[in-house]
Amino acid sequence: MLIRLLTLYLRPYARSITAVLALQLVQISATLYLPTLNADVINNGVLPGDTGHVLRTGGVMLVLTLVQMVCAGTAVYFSARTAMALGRDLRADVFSHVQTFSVREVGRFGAASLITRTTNDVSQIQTLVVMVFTLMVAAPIMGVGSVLLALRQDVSMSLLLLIVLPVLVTAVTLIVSRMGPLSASLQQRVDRINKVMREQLTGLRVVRAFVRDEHEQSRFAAANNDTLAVSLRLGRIQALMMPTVTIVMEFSSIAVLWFGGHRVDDGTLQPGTLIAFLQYLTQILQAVMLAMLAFILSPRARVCAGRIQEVLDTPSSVVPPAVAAPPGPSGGLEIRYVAFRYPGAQEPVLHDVSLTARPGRTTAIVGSTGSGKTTLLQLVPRLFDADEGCVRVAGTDVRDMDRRTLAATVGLVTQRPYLFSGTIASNLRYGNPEASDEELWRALEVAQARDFVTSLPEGLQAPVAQGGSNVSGGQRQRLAIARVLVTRPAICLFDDSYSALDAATEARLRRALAEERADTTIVVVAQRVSSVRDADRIVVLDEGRVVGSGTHDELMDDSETYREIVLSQLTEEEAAA
Ligand SMILES: Nc1ncnc2c1ncn2[C@@H]1O[C@H](COP(=O)(O)OP(=O)(O)OP(=O)(O)O)[C@@H](O)[C@H]1O
Repeated sequence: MLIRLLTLYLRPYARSITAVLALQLVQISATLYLPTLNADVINNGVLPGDTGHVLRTGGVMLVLTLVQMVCAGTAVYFSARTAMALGRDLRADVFSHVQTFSVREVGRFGAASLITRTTNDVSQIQTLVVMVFTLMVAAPIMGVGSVLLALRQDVSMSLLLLIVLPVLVTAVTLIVSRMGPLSASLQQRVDRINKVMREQLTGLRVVRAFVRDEHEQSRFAAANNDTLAVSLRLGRIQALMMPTVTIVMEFSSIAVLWFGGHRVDDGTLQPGTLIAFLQYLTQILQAVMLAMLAFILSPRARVCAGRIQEVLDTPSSVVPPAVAAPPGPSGGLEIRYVAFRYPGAQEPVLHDVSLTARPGRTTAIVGSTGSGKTTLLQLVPRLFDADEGCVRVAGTDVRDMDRRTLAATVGLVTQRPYLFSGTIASNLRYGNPEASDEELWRALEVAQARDFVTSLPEGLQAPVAQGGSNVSGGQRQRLAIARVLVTRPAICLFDDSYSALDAATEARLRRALAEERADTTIVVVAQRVSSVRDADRIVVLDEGRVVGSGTHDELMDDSETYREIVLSQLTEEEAAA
């Protein structure tokens, strides 16, 4: 998974990568050649007392060291740039793919996990990329080169490598193989911390109102400590790496000095050759160590790549049509035999639901809590797709409509409207950036929000905090209604959108809406009977089924469920009035 992701995302940076590889090659060649020159200085300069040879070769060594430094620095610069660019591309792709998700996919991953995957997981891969460029490429070349050059210095002493290398590789493999599962578990713990944090910040007012600060703190501490425990377990295994390599390195050096020392004594090995051999041995073990550093990071990056790829490979359950059909001339809404079940739920929440809402008419949907009203409305702009049956907008199945056309035709004011950080104007123009100030004021007037906005010193430019947290619930609802009206949709869906308005404001709003949007299809979900009794048609939902349909008077006669709802809010006289 990691390789697949890296191959795909590094392709555009082939030039930078080639530069990094070339620079690494020069740097490593210099590193590899230096011990040979060192042996030469000792054997042919220092021992015979040839100062000229020492100065000449020493000069070459100095130049090589400078080249090595410049190349290493430049390679790190290019590696870091490439890794940053890769991170940006990955984040952009994950973000734009998540944008295509329906509520179903977002629910499957969870918002917190999607945020971790777009940020923390991408950073892990970036870090690995820098490591791969600076260490993983250099390490094998340096390792193999050092082995060859060590062999060239002295074959019999090189036999020692036959013992040292297998020991080292086995130890490293054992350690790294235990890190994989722990890394996966660590990323899940990071997800959990984000989830708890997000939930607590969103529900801050509830936490304060119920004085549950301590409970929330302990919930966060549990998630935090859990992450710490996994990090420590991972850290303990990682910590084994360095001592293992150091012990092997020290024992090998002692062995080289022991055997080499005897051979220098015998006169079968020159002191310079022994020092060069020791340097190559150190370089070989350093190469293994460098590769290991990358290995330490790779299990976590592998897990992160898997998590990112999982998001990228998940198709949206709301598929755009191959060829979009144009909306028909009629602006109405038809829902036919629709059934829907939430993912993972045992039972469907909608069964065989049909209704028709005509242009210029108001259709109301009523029903007890949890009867499926919101779910039904969400099928119209395709926040979900129905499992059975179809939803037609202006005569065309919504699944055959282009996303933009559908969005321009259907305006949904959600039950809990969300405002973005910015200004009132930027929020109102969210669906129609071209709208003039005049159009904004008109929409505000219909939504009964004109007075409130006028009273603000900055008017349309008044700031709105994230989520609309600096306006009241009723003001937020009215701004959300105005935002939909600015797009002038043929079908307006109001999901319990009047709940925070007082009865007089609601009546004014409904009147203004009827006048302003005389040819619009209006569908209203409401809990208050007063909000629906004047509707042209009222559809009664009960446990996801249509159990009645008609005007208020017809339903009072025909529908037991409707009568129960009405009489729970009004007296017999009020209901009949
Ligand atoms: N995302 C979801 N995943 C699983 N089940 C859900 C989800 N959203 C809603 N439900 C369930 O579907 C049923 C219908 O919910 P829905 O929100 O459509 O009801 P409603 O009639 O709009 O209720 P209310 O009047 O309280 O807003 C409920 O039983 C609810 O628990």
